[in-house]
Amino acid sequence: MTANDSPSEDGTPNEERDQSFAVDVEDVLEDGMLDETDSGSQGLFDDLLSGEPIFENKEVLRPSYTPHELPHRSDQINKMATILVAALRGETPSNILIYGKTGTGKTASAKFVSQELEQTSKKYDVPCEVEYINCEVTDTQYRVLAQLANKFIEQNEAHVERRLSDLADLREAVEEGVTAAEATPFEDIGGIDSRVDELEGELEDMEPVPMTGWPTDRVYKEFFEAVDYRERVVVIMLDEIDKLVEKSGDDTLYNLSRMNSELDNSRVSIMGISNDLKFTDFLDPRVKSSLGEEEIVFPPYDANQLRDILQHRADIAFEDAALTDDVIPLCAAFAAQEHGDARRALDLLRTAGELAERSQSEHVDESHVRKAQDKIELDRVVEVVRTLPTQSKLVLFSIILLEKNGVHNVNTGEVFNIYKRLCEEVDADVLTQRRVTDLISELDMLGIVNAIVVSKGRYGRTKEISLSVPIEETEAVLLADSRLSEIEEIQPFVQARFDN
Ligand SMILES: Nc1ncnc2c1ncn2[C@@H]1O[C@H](COP(=O)(O)OP(=O)(O)OP(=O)(O)O)[C@@H](O)[C@H]1O
Repeated sequence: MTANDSPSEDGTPNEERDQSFAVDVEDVLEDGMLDETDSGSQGLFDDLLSGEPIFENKEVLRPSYTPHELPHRSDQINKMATILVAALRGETPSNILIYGKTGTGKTASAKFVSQELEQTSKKYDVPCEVEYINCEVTDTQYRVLAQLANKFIEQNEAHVERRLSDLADLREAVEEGVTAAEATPFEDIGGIDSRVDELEGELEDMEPVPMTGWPTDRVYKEFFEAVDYRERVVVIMLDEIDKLVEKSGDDTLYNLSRMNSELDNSRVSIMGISNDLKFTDFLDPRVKSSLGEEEIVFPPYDANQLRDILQHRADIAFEDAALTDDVIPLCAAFAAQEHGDARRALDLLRTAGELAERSQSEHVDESHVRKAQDKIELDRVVEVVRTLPTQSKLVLFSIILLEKNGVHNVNTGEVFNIYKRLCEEVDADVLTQRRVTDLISELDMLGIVNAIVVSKGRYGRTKEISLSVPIEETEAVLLADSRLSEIEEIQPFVQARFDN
């Protein structure tokens, strides 16, 4: 018997009981109807619901939300619009490269401009489309071309289906004598029928490209034909374009940037977005000059600008008076210290709100923001440590063991000795001391340890290594790795070395 089948305690038929859940929860709470005896619940959620709500609409603080207003980005947005307006005149817009550090609003601004462009093109009935590709996810030439080909094939199919339905209407009108054949582009009904046959044949040929398996040339050909199927201007937005170049070189960009000379009906323009200012150094000079016809830079936000951005969102996201006055300035100040990242600022504000909600506080205050800052930092560390390769985890664990045993500012030799022992215990290959030194430098770059080179006079130079992350949490993350979990049992042996 499932929970749904079971009879209710007060004998109410299940259907009626289900409907009682459809009642607005707040009304129910106010009327005191949902007490323990009525509902049979033990009040697990009642306490949580009874406090004043903090959020009115939390979704607007999530990264997936596209804001309608983007304060402090009007210069960049206007510049993009000035370039892309060519598409609405049926001309080819210059290619655009957008640069800026993470969280500076590049994607949000580009998406905003694309939406406006597509809407205006519909309004004036000018064929213009924007296709967005995130190259962090779609990172090979094959996948980029296949994804684009399939989008255009889908659009072409929809276009042909609309045409077929129009032709069916026209045929009917001519047949019934409502419209004279001379008033149509066709001589007679036979002309309409042969056009229908032609279009149906084309529709049949429109097959999606598989996501693997074809030679790249064939995928390119399908993509090319799908774009050129009808007259239009296409803007291809390649977000995180540097990831594509890093992973699979500049062939895709080379092919896309030379397409226009071969297209008959359509025109293609590329909009590349990158966090990495230097990625064009790796491009073929022809691709570099074609892609960077126009460049737009998104500078980091300062604390005042972040404050405005947060205020705009907070007005929609939070209940009135849920935030104390210092919350937004503090979130803005923390995020400004971290290279002016709006995503970080919004994360902080949302997390602070969630912490306040969890502690059933009526307001979000400064203490919640500080706790949120610690939590986000810890989450980052946990994620970085969790995804380290096993060898780096072993090196890090060695440093933790040394610190836990009161050995601070350890040197590479000490780390290496413990590391060797751990490798034996977990049956891992032992790397050379030189490789271990490299792994320590990587951990330093990730901000997990701090390694400074100190001179020991005539004994040469060595590294003094200390942990930059909280020891307990980091250890717990390492031990959660199944390969390292055995280490827990051997800790006493390692400890014994220090006790002697
Ligand atoms: N001027 C702004 N006004 C309102 N929200 C903004 C503004 N700039 C950025 N944001 C918000 O900050 C977050 C990050 O922005 P976005 O994704 O556009 O950054 P990005 O520069 O593309 O970063 P990345 O390079 O990491 O992808 C998004 O939630 C976005 O809505």
